[in-house]
Amino acid sequence: MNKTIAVTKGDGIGVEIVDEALKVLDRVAEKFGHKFEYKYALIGGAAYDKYHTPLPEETLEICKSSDAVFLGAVGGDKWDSVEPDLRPEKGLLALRKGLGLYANLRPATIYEALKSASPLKDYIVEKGVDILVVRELIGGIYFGDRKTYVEDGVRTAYDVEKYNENEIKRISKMAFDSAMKRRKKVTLVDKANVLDSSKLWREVVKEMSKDYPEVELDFMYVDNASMQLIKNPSQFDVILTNNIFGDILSDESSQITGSIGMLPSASISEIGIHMYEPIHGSAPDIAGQDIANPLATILSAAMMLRYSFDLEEEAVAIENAVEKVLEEGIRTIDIKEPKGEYVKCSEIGTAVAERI
Ligand SMILES: NC(=O)C1=CN([C@@H]2O[C@H](COP(=O)(O)OP(=O)(O)OC[C@H]3O[C@@H](n4cnc5c(N)ncnc54)[C@H](O)[C@@H]3O)[C@@H](O)[C@H]2O)C=CC1
Ligand SMILES: CC(C)CC(=O)C(=O)O
Ligand SMILES: [Mg+2]
Repeated sequence: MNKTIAVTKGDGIGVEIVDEALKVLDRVAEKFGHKFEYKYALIGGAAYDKYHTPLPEETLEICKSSDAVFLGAVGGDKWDSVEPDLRPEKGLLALRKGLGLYANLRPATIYEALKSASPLKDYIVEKGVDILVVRELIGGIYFGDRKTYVEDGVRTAYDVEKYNENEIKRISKMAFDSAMKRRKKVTLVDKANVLDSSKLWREVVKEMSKDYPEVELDFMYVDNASMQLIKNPSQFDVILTNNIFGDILSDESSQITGSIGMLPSASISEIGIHMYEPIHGSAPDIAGQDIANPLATILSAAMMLRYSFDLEEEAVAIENAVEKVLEEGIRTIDIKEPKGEYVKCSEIGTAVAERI
């Protein structure tokens, strides 16, 4: 199979972790007889430094003319004082919008070999953690009207959370369809005791649930959900939620599994060009040291093979190789035993590639 992949490494550890995922993809191509052509494009701070914009037109074009997009992460302290609309993160938001990436699927599963890396007590972890966060990605407060201004001599700012029923239906369908292939439970996480937008989510999701009689639907306020995730994570199957709550709760879920460096994601596009990226950011605090955990990014490559190219056997080969590496006790610093050894980002990437 011949496929073109737009590769946007971004900033910070983005560069290091994407290189490891490409190493693994190259091995898959060699072993299974595929050809993956990488088209590199700048995004985020790296693009701002060169073109004074975090999403150059050329990058969007390269992404739109590829079969899938593979992204590292954007951002960093270096660009903190850049004007708001040119910040690296705006490049990522614009790319998500530009590709119509409405659904961000963030699976959080705990590996047997990593149970001791979870900060939760053994009796909680023993019950298992297998959650799919289905996060709406191109609406809500990250894209709503916003303004910073002076009102009556007082500095003031607002950001608007706005959704229409079609946006809610589209992401809910993804959640229900996903649940049908899993344990058939959807938990809508919202703040319907306060927000009108959440009330609309509840109404629309309830209506949608009539088409899925086999799926159990329940509702949880986001403050409670953030507590329940720690207290009893095994109660969750699919968490359906808006852009901002999904962003926050998926970082929280990642920690249950041992590290944010373990969680991949797929962003599903309305125009068919899906994007894959780890759920974490550019980690400026550890960038350039070859110590980041590339497994979330490598697992995102597996999601790309599954969702974009329908290469199930190849996706499983990557997932099995990651599991094998963990079972053999090969660890990056974020998931190592307290007094255990650890390897570099590039070493664990090679170890995964060698086990395919
Ligand atoms: N998708 C994206 O491109 C995202 C970008 N960001 C941006 O990244 C920058 C840093 O943001 P933070 O809030 O610090 O979040 P972050 O996710 O980059 O880092 C949070 C903490 O997790 C650690 N960490 C993250 N990924 C890791 C990995 N693969 N291996 C080991 N440790 C890892 C970091 O060292 C840090 O201590 C900001 O500019 C932010 O806007 C944040 C989240 C997502
Ligand atoms: C950097 C933001 C644009 C989003 C974010 O934190 C995320 O998608 O995880
Ligand atoms: Mg985030």
